[in-house]
Amino acid sequence: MLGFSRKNEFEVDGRTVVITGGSDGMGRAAAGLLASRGAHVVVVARTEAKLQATVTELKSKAANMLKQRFHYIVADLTEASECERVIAEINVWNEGSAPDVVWCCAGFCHPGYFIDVPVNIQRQQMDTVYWTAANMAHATLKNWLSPVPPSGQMRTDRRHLIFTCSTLAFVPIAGYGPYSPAKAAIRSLSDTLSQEIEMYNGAYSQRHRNSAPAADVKIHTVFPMGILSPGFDNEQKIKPELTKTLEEADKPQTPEEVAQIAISALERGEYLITTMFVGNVMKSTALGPSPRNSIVGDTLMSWLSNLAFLQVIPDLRNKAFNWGKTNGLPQPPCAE
Ligand SMILES: NC(=O)C1=CN([C@@H]2O[C@H](COP(=O)(O)OP(=O)(O)OC[C@H]3O[C@@H](n4cnc5c(N)ncnc54)[C@H](OP(=O)(O)O)[C@@H]3O)[C@@H](O)[C@H]2O)C=CC1
Ligand SMILES: CCCCCCCCCCCCCCCC(=O)[C@@H](N)CO
Repeated sequence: MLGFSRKNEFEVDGRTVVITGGSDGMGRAAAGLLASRGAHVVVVARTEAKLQATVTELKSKAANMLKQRFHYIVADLTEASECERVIAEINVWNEGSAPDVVWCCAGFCHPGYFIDVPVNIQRQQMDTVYWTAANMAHATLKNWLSPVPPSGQMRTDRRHLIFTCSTLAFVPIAGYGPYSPAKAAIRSLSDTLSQEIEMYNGAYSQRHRNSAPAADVKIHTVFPMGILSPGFDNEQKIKPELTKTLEEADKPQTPEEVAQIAISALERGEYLITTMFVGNVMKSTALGPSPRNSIVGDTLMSWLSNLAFLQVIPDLRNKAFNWGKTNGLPQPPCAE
């Protein structure tokens, strides 16, 4: 081969990919792109009609219509038992094999000032944002990491568990109190699992001596900025004006753009993935103890971002203060 080519760390041709929240927005776009790269795709969400439409679309995007298979499962992933069922059904559909990639995209945002949003809705945000991802990760990893005796061990390619977060996990914006904490919790889970998984990967490296998992596993988390999705249209209807002002630096991307950029980063083997420059700055100021994609690049970016944020954080707080000074207290929210 001529020229420089780097190994693709995220080969999906002929492999089975599960996408939660795969019937809309970024999840649906990612499903389409992976279908066009030769993956068998299973989409999971609550509304059957949207899933059916998605599977029809996936068939039209397949790289090889005769070889590739597509499937959907209706499930509310806030229930742990539903995630177990989803994984069990996929193992059967996949002729006894576990899926190779699980990408958690389910979730939506209910913005609003903290005291204006009823506590039960805030709990629901934790359920739809954090628990759909954590439940799915639990069911998936239990399936992937169950020990196989040496006699049953064959070479299996690396498996990937991918979370979808938001740059709001890194930087606070007033009006996202019901949502950002759930995304920050996903980031913490991702960092913890990326360390814990090394124990299993170590056992796998010695698989011919001991019982070990059937494959090596890698964790990744994607941190988009705004995505022009059906979910985004809903949140814009109830979002406080101040929040819209504070997030002016965000230029929302299409689901296809976000999915394409995320997949390219997965192919480069990145761990914490952002989709545009401002997102990278937000990540870099909050990088803390997370594993780096590159030592030099991430370290330089974190120094520069920390300098920028000496100004950004006071500026956001001033804008909030001046908003109150000018406009007084917000109107109470409309009845839901
Ligand atoms: N839109 C944005 O601006 C941003 C979004 N994100 C995150 O990116 C991800 C994708 O967002 P977006 O593209 O807007 O997606 P959408 O809001 O357009 O779609 C959400 C998907 O999740 C599914 N879903 C929601 N709740 C559940 C549930 N309890 N169980 C199973 N499936 C569920 C929906 O289907 P159904 O309703 O039928 O179940 C749908 O397929 C989300 O995690 C979101 O938080 C991050 C940054 C910005
Ligand atoms: C030079 C660097 C300056 C940085 C300034 C900070 C600007 C903050 C932008 C906030 C962007 C929020 C995007 C995520 C939105 C999201 O997750 C919801 N829409 C959920 O659906």
